[in-house]
Parts: sequence; structure tokens; C-alpha cells
Amino acid sequence: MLIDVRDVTHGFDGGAPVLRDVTVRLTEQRVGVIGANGSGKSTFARMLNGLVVPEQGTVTLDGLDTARQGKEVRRRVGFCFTDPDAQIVMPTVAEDVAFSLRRRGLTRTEVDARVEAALAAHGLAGRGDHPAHLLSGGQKQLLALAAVLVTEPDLLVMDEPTTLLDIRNARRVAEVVRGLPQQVVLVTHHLDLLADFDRVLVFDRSRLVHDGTPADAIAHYLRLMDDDR
Ligand SMILES: Nc1ncnc2c1ncn2[C@@H]1O[C@H](COP(=O)(O)OP(=O)(O)OP(=O)(O)O)[C@@H](O)[C@H]1O
Repeated sequence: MLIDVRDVTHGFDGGAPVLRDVTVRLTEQRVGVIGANGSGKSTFARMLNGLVVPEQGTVTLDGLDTARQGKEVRRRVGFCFTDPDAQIVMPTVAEDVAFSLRRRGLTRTEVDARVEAALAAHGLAGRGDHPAHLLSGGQKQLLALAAVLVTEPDLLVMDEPTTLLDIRNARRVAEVVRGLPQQVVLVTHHLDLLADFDRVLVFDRSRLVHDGTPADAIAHYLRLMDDDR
């Protein structure tokens, strides 16, 4: 998709801007977003599917304006939160994935087939009847991913999906992300996940301050952190 962010400035509830003058066009398959805590990364990510609508400026995805066509945008843009508990809504694993497919006009058989395929693709085969809240943190994140991907979004936006996971589960999630056919925007503090990304954006104090290759962007970010000491 063409992600077109133009002249975006945004504060919450009339407060100081947490994003200032951000303009960027993204078409790459793998886009990383890095920066210090509070620099505006999550707010930027949430704007890409209309969870946050900019106070000033516009965000469009393939021409769909998040302010006016939020519903259509969210049909095409999936979002994965840091804490999978924030998006697991149903009691069992299979029901949670099936919930994403409601109101899509699919038959029960079609839903069941899609759910089964999604669980198999994300290491959850045979766990459909398992209570979702009893899964481990890593399995919950895989479930959250399965529940988003079953809707076949064109773009997947992920906000620090590995932050709460141990190294093994973080690697598992990273592996799933690496294999996705979809375009991905990934906000992360795990810089090693970005090594083979096409483009990495660096935010600092509400501004987009660097935009380049993973190596250049990470070097820029590390310099910013050193300057702050
Ligand atoms: N819903 C909200 N209401 C009010 N302020 C908010 C809201 N969401 C974020 N903020 C503020 O916006 C600023 C930027 O936050 P944001 O979460 O975008 O940063 P971040 O770069 O993702 O940080 P982190 O790495 O800690 O997740 C912070 O000062 C935060 O307190």
C-alpha cells in the first residue's frame, strides 16, 4: 500500500504536540520505526489504521483517508499491540480468531476452515479449544497475530510485539513476521529485528528525524542516545 502521511501535527486533548510536522510516504514491504520512549512512535503507528486521527494534516492509505474512511482503512490495515491481552476478546483460541471474521458474510464452514488454517500457520494447531487466558505470553502474541492475519490485511502495523516476550518467544514472533507476505510497519526497541528491513524511521521528541537504511538509522538513534547522556 501507499502510506501517505502529510504535514501531521498531533497533541492529545489540546496538549503539547506528541508528533510535529511529520511527512513521509512509505511503500516498502518492511518498514521499521525506532526512537526513545515517548518520542511518538506508538502515536504514529496508531495513526496508520485510524486508531488516532491527526489534529492537523492527513494520513491516507492507498488514498483512503483515516479521518473520513476509518472503517475501510481498518479492513485493510491490521494492528498488533504490545500486550496481546489488549486484543484477545474471546474465551477460547478458536473463538478469538473466529471473532475477527464476524460480519464478513462467511458461512460457518468457511469460518472454521480459515480459523484452522490460521492456527496451524501460527503454531497453535490443535489448541482451538484451549482457554485463551491460559496461554503463555508468547502463545498469546501468536494468537493475537493469528486473529489479525486471518482477516488478510494488506498492511500489518505492529507496536512493539516482542517487548513483553522472552528471547525464545520474541524470536518465534520475529520469525512469523519475517515470513509474512504482507507489508509490515514494525515499531520496536529490539533493533536486531530490523537488520533486513527496507527502511527505518527514527523519531526523536515528536519529530521524524531520520529515514534510511537499518544500519544508518540505528547509528543515528544510538548517536541521539549518546548525546542525551
Ligand atoms: N491517549 C493518549 N492520551 C494522552 N497522551 C498520550 C496518549 N497516547 C500517548 N500520549 C503521550 O504522547 C507521547 C508520545 O507517546 P507514544 O506512546 O507515541 O511514544 P512512544 O515513542 O511509542 O514511546 P514508547 O517507546 O515508550 O512506547 C507521550 O508523552 C505520551 O504520554
